[in-house]
Amino acid sequence: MTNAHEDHWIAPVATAPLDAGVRVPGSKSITNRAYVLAALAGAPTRVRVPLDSRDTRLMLGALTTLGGRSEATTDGFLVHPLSGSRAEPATVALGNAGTVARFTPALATLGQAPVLFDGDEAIRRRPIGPLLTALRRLGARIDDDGRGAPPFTVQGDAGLRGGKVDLDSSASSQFLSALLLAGPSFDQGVTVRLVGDAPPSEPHIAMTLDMLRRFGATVAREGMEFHVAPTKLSCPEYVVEPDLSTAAPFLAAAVATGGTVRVKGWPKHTTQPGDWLRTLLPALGASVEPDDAGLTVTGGSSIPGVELDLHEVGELTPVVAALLCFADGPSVITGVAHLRGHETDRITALATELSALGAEVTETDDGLRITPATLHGGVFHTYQDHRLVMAAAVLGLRVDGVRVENPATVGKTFPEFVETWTSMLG
Ligand SMILES: O=C(O)C1=C[C@@H](OP(=O)(O)O)[C@@H](O)[C@H](O)C1
Ligand SMILES: C=C(OP(=O)(O)O)C(=O)O
Repeated sequence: MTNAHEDHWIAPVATAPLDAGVRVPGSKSITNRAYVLAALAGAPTRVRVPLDSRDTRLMLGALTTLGGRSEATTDGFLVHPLSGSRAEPATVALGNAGTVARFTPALATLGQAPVLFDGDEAIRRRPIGPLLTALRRLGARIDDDGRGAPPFTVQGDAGLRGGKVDLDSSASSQFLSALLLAGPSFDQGVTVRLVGDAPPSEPHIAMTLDMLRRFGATVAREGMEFHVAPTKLSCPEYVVEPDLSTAAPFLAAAVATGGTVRVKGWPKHTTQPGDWLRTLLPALGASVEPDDAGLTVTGGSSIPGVELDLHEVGELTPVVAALLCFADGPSVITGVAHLRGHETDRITALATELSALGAEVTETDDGLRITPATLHGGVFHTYQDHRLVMAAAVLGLRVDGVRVENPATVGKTFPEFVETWTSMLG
């Protein structure tokens, strides 16, 4: 195991219906928003039980590069505000983290020197053009090669004037979230009018607005227009919820095996897209019971084929697609064309890998058609995509010999995934 890319993990088969409780780590989306908002606040924020993974380390690293500072505490980090006096040219490492690539460029305008943004080969294919255009209209000076993807350089200007801007956020909701999260630090705040097709991932937009409010910002939404007033943010303590999208493969395991899985600490109220599993899983024959301890899912005797528009919850697609390979009949997933610009082109990757193991899966422009068939073992390529490791694990529950390539790539959001999965299976 000297080279993680040559490494394979044989996903374990469930020999009986599961009966397990699991705890998943903190939400990536909440953790990285909390860090950004803390960096823009007027006083330090104690971020409690955050996710500790590649993407969140990249975010803390980016904020340090941009003039911030964080100290480990017993259960997280104390995140200090950015100092506006950063004067040396610097490079922000993006890895393949969409949240770091989209949320931090606006913060680079607060310093006095240029910042280069670059990362993995994969992030150089992920869209960011409409966000860079909007930031330029709000006063930023940004140099790029015109491809609308990293690398690019933001010139330090000691802040942005802000104001009104049109934005096409149809390729990623993160463009809109980026402008709203940074909005309180702009001289005039920001008013964003969405143009073009509706953005995906509506729950992540709601998460952005909710967290801005918790940090004391004044935000308003009227249809497709959003306003954030200039404010000095403040939130002495922020407790991060468990990641409900990371919980998805564990709940899918209950459904796939006709067993029971309890996810501890499921929040009663949340903006996370993973909460939609409480609606989806009953449609797949499962029973879902929330209680004070969390959420319990028990799979039914069979899984019906379904038609699903996953536009609002696109990041759940890999795990849901894997689960639907065990359905009684064909399924169709629509509304997720934007997944072609995720960690990898997830539509093509899922069609290729699920088909390679025997399912009949075809791509459409904006989704997948899945016709279940008898599956067999083989290599499941993961394209440096954490959620493909999770999808492969779900398949492996009922298929002998699923060899998951590069399982360590799951460390983007859950470094202990393989251990937690294995112990769930007893
Ligand atoms: O804002 C966020 O934290 C996220 C928004 C979504 O991005 P897209 O809107 O690009 O799908 C989601 O898929 C991603 O995992 C996290
Ligand atoms: C799309 C995802 O990640 P990112 O934050 O890199 O966009 C994801 O986690 O499914």
